[in-house]
Amino acid sequence: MHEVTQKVMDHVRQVDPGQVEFIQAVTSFMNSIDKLIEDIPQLVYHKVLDRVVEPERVVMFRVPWFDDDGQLQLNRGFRVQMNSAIGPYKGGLRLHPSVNLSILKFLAFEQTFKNSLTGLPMGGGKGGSDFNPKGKSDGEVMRFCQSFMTELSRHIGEDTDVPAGDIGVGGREIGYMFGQYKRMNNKFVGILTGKGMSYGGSYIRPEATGYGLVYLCAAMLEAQGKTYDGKTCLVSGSGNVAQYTTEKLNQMGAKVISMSDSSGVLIDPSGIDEKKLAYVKTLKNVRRGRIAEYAQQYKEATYIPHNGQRDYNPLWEVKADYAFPSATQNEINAKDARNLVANGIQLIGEGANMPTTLEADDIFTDAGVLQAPSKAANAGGVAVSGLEMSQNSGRLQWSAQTVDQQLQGIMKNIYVSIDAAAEKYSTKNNFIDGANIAGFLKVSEAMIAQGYV
Ligand SMILES: NC(=O)C1=CN([C@@H]2O[C@H](COP(=O)(O)OP(=O)(O)OC[C@H]3O[C@@H](n4cnc5c(N)ncnc54)[C@H](OP(=O)(O)O)[C@@H]3O)[C@@H](O)[C@H]2O)C=CC1
Ligand SMILES: O=C(O)CCC(=O)C(=O)O
Repeated sequence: MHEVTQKVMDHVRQVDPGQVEFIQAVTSFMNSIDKLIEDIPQLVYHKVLDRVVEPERVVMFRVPWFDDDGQLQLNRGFRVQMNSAIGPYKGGLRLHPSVNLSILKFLAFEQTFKNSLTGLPMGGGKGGSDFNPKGKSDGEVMRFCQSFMTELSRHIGEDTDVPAGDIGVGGREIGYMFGQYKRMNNKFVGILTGKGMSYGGSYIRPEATGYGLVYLCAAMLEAQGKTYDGKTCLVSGSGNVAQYTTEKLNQMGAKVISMSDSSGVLIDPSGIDEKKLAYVKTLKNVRRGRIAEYAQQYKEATYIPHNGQRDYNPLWEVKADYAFPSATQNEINAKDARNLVANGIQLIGEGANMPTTLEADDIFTDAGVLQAPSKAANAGGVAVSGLEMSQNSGRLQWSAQTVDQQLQGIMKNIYVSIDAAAEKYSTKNNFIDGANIAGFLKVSEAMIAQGYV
């Protein structure tokens, strides 16, 4: 590592030694940015790297709410406003018991460069709470969301910070939060994206992350003379990203043979077709059930519960052509990566944020597996959020076809820019370097132009 990046890494490790996910994200980023240091001396002179790893602002707050038994419950809320060099902070809200500052800082850091890659004027942010929506009634979720927004509303705004969904935050939660903001401020403005179509949402936002992932990887495969046609794919997760990744893969002629949730893994060798996917959408989005139920409904499928004993995920042991991890961070470790490589995997398309460990990345790189890193591959969601902001500002609603066409154009452009940056500064097809460098160049230029803020 270059001494400049090493020094920044040492500092990050020293000031926040327990923030393992944040340190992991910064390590991966610095490994790429290393290749720029000699070419762009202003980065050192203006201490851009020292500044870019420090959030502009972190808000942490108490979230009191009443459960259905009338008992007072307390959670911790956060918003990490990482970087506003190229636009208002933008990034999702995560509701999951694992949420902490390390996870949100890693997500906000990644978001900064992802948003830059979209070509739209959006800075990076992320927030959420350790609230667990699983098993809660609609009333409990509403009371939590109202209390969360009561504090968050002081820190956001249509030109300041525009949150959206992430794990545990879908249409229901966005609706409750939007309603509370409107009631408190007496303003109907685009302070959240991922809104319902009846109150300022954008067509294709629910589909955008999954569809965008499939579009980006299509461009990557095309450059290798490959397509999706007849290919077998692994998808993990069964939430928003997994569902629409599966939908688009089916439409493009691939066969998806897996999904999962936090309780276990589902393998359906006959393929999760349109009808079975409709079942999954109802199961997960309406009934809020477990993926295990799929194997009771469709006998050709096998369900493998997570038992807490294994140091690998059985999903990644299944032979397939392409894999789309779409559940959560670090869901592919070194052992999983070796299993995938041994079975001849050709492409890893990252729907989830940072789904691979640093060791897994090295294994894929050494094996010559195409890896579409999350900050490029899953940028379709935030890209359409950016389009939702534009529609809100203009008091417009574009057709689904118009938004989908724009999404396709944005994902194609992202591929072109990460491919060019990889070739110019690193190695052909090293898209991790390509995405880090292409995303960072615009942010660093804006940071330098705006002085020391
Ligand atoms: N929604 C979006 O637009 C975007 C999302 N992403 C990323 O995509 C990933 C999935 O998000 P999204 O689909 O929106 O979230 P959802 O809440 O809709 O779905 C998450 C899925 O992942 C599973 N999951 C969550 N945590 C774990 C865990 N610790 N171990 C195993 N499985 C887990 C969930 O299982 P269960 O049902 O049991 O909870 C569920 O199936 C995340 O990494 C998110 O940051 C990235 C860009 C945009
Ligand atoms: O749509 C958005 O603003 C955020 C999406 C998101 O959280 C992400 O890209 O990880």
